[in-house]
Amino acid sequence: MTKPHFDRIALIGIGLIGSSIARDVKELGLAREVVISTRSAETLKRAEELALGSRYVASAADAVKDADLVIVSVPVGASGLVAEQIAGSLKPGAIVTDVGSTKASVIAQMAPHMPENVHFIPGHPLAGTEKSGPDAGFIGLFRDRWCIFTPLPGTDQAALDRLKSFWTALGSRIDEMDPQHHDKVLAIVSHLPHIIAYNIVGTADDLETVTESEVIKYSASGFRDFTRLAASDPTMWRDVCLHNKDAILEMLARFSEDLAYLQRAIRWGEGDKLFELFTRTRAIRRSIVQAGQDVDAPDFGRHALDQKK
Ligand SMILES: NC(=O)C1=CN([C@@H]2O[C@H](COP(=O)(O)OP(=O)(O)OC[C@H]3O[C@@H](n4cnc5c(N)ncnc54)[C@H](O)[C@@H]3O)[C@@H](O)[C@H]2O)C=CC1
Ligand SMILES: O=C(O)C(=O)Cc1ccc(O)cc1
Repeated sequence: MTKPHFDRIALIGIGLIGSSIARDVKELGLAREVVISTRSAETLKRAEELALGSRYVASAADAVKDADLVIVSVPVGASGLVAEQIAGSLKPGAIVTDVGSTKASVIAQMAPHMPENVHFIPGHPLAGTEKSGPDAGFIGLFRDRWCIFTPLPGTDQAALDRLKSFWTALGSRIDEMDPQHHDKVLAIVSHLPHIIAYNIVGTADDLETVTESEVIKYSASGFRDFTRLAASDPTMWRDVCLHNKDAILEMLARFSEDLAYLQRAIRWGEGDKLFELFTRTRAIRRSIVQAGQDVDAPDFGRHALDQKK
């Protein structure tokens, strides 16, 4: 596939995801110019110190002027505000996309502001870490990870193909689904695990007052894995919870039922039930590892693009 090239890319939001995109774009030479804008002056200054782009501007509206590709990488709760800010300055024919972890809410917030003559194509790279901010990004974050698009009906195929070729150049595997389906799937595979982690670490923190420092002192690897997820950005995860409320509550209800089943089995000494469940879940882990989707390491051990595409 030929390498996609954009004359000007505007990145709105330059945290873990925005700065990882910026690093890949620079490394791979995917744009003549990268214009960066973000909410705080301090973060913008840091992006400049890290030389993540070619120009740094305070106003999102100014940043998107004449951009062929606009990538919004802000917490999902801020997408509507950004859409409103940039709407009047978008170049006719521009592709506007996002990276938000929830899709139905982002579409509801952004689509009403998008002019008819731009291509708004929502997206979500399934790649990240518990870290945030412009220093947290790295080259190759998206390599061998899925990027899911949830295009609106009537989306221009050429624009969608161009955006897909951009993410393919970053090394992603591409998929498409409708936003409601995306939100249900992500609720179980990503949002619930984070909520469970926040909860278990919170419970342990409450117990800490009883056990003093034992939680930290004896934290075994199982608990440590949860602390990594529970260290994820509070603003981002507050927004995910508020903006995928229905799907998360549905999955939490299922989860609570299944937990009650486990609780009963333990109470009544039903070892066969415990054994059957633990055997089934072990097989799932094995199939994930076999499919090459093992993402144990916090940063997946991939700090550099060892193969430029
Ligand atoms: N962290 C992760 O592992 C992943 C995050 N995402 C999604 O990517 C998006 C960005 O997440 P991160 O880069 O991790 O967050 P981050 O906290 O590292 O960066 C967020 C950036 O957005 C900026 N920002 C916040 N409000 C803004 C506003 N109103 N206008 C302009 N800029 C604003 C911040 O200054 C910062 O530069 C979120 O929607 C998140 O759901 C998607 C995949 C993985
Ligand atoms: O750090 C982790 O384990 C993650 O799961 C990263 C992540 C967080 C949010 C997303 O929407 C996608 C990926």
